[in-house]
Amino acid sequence: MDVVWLKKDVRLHDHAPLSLIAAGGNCRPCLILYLYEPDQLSEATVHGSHVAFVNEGLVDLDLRLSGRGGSIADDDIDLYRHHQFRCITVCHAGAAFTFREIHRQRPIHQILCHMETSHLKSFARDKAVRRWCRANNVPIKEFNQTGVTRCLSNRDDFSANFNRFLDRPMPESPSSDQLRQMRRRLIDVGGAEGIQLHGLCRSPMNPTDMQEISAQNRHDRANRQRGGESKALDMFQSFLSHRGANYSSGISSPNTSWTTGSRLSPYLTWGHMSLRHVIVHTKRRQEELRSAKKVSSSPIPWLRSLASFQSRMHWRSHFMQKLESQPSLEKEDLCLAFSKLRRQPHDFCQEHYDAWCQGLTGFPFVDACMRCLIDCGWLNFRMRAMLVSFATYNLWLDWKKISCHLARVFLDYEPGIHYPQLQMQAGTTGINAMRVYNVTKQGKDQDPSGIFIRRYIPELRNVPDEYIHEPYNMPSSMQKKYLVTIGNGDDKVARLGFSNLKQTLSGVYEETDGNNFLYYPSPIVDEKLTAKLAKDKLSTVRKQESTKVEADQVFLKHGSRRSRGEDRDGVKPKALSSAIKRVRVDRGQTSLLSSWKFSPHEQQNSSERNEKTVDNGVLDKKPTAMSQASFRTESSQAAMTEPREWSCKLCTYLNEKPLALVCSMCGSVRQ
Ligand SMILES: Cc1cc2nc3c(=O)[nH]c(=O)nc-3n(C[C@H](O)[C@H](O)[C@H](O)COP(=O)(O)OP(=O)(O)OC[C@H]3O[C@@H](n4cnc5c(N)ncnc54)[C@H](O)[C@@H]3O)c2cc1C
Repeated sequence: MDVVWLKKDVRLHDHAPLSLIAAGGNCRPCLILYLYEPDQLSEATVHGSHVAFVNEGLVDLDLRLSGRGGSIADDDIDLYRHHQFRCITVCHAGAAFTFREIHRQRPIHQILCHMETSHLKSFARDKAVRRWCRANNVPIKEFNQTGVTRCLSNRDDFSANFNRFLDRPMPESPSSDQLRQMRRRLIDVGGAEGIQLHGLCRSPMNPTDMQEISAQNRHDRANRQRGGESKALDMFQSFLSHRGANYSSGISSPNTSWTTGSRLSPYLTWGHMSLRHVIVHTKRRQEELRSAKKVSSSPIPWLRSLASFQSRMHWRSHFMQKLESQPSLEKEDLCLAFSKLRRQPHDFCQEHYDAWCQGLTGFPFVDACMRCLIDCGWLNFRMRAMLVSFATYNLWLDWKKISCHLARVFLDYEPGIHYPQLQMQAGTTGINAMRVYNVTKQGKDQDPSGIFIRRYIPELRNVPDEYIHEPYNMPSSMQKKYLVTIGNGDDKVARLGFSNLKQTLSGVYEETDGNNFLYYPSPIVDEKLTAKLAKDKLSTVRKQESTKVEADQVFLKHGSRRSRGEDRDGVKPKALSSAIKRVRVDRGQTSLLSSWKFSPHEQQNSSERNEKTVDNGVLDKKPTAMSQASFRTESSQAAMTEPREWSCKLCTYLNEKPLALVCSMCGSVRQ
């Protein structure tokens, strides 16, 4: 029997494992398996909204596989809840455990799935499954769906590998005839004659029944996007046909980005849509517009917008590659020189953290952004960056302390983007410019008349425009007139106690005498002062020689190799100038040399070559050809002595036979 193991790839299009099974030349029985894995669900980053979104994807795919596909109405909650799975076998059980159970009852011929770049627990789970497969002689074939390269030894190769991934034809979606044939080969699970599996779910499991998720995180978000491949395709279609025209000009403001942004992120995260599908179809649309441009000049904003959108799609894999190459960055600073910052005994303030998490900091724009996330699970890039900047600079909170809360409120939580972005915004990568947002100015720029603020902070609804960004400046006579109380140092809220704040997100408070009043807190910190203090602390570390040495190594391992235009790390190259200048003046390049492990003779030669490179004014800290060759020889020697898996350069399949000379997936010669 063949098993297709669905993970973050619940869709029919661009799905190599499903296409292979449906094409089914071998006519073996098959099983399409999805698991609610207790060990993965117990991660502190999991939220009920994630599970509910995945469930919608499962229902949609099951309907498609059973030939009854089509868009489901958003409010058809009953269908999502009570759908009976026909084609997908869903179990609430661990992965290795379930494969063992299946194999015991009916031998597995092969497992087909997609590669995953995710948090450390999923990495551990994948290793356990691979170990089980090896021990039981069950081949597991992992297909690439993100363009990320496993075991990438040199960051310079990332782009070429990624382009090769994009150039490969997408697998054909199964035809209705193939699906019909496949349905006949699906094995019976749970029936009198079929195999019996622990934790079998006939219908989607309600997140509120998942004991692994902590009780306060099991609920759903009322206004989140609906999941499923059909919804994803509709969303993408509306972006390419009309919403995307003003993408470039509209994505910075939270008022416009909801419409002009693609809002594909949750679909890409949970695999209801593939990255390659988006890139390929956007390219087609760009070609169409370019042809139209020959007859009229109108498509210019469209072309600019789609070029910018395409580059973000590439950033996605660029960032995910960082986590793939260094899984520890989920837990550790990318540049270890920053590891003592924000981790001194009195750095963490619980009250600040609680106020930030609940949108009660007294900074209206910050609070509106957080409450928007709590309400619908989505926010545009700039506002996410601003929330992190406020937490890590103004409130001096450690990025590790805020990461789980953000992961839970992001419906599109993708570890490969999340951790590198968090660290970049918190200033702990060593290779990115320090970015401290002035949150009041951001509010005035992006939401001048306070539309977004009023939407999410009902207590400020009546406040006039001139005070909407700084309500604490309102004289008390005006507060009375507009029926709102703005906190002062002696806060009523403080008297009510922080636990009460949780129940008062609507802004309505009840006093002991029974009177209701609208209340909004005063700012919990002095914005300018805290920003200055934070910048000073960070600059001190940045200026140290040892930090520069470490930062060089981070750049070599993870930095974008782009030299023109906007950098993929989200900053203009100018912002990287300190790192680049450093490369120019660091004539000895001792830091780099140590990482390339030269012999003394090579070291001397290479220093000479590097000096020449500096004189030639080459910007990037690229290792010389010889150093690379030396490094490669060393790594391949290491690979020979220490058996390990290797990734095919052509198809990216992860080969398990360490000494194999050809790829067992595509048959190409190992490079
Ligand atoms: C602190 C922080 C954490 C973030 N965490 C996540 C996360 O967990 N998951 C996530 O998908 N995005 C994350 N982002 C990136 C970005 O904010 C979202 O991808 C974007 O807001 C999603 O909206 P969209 O689909 O309309 O994006 P669009 O602007 O339409 O972009 C299209 C796609 O490109 C990718 N993309 C866009 N911007 C970036 C970026 N800066 N880096 C990498 N990929 C990008 C996303 O897959 C996105 O769906 C984070 C940003 C920050 C600052």
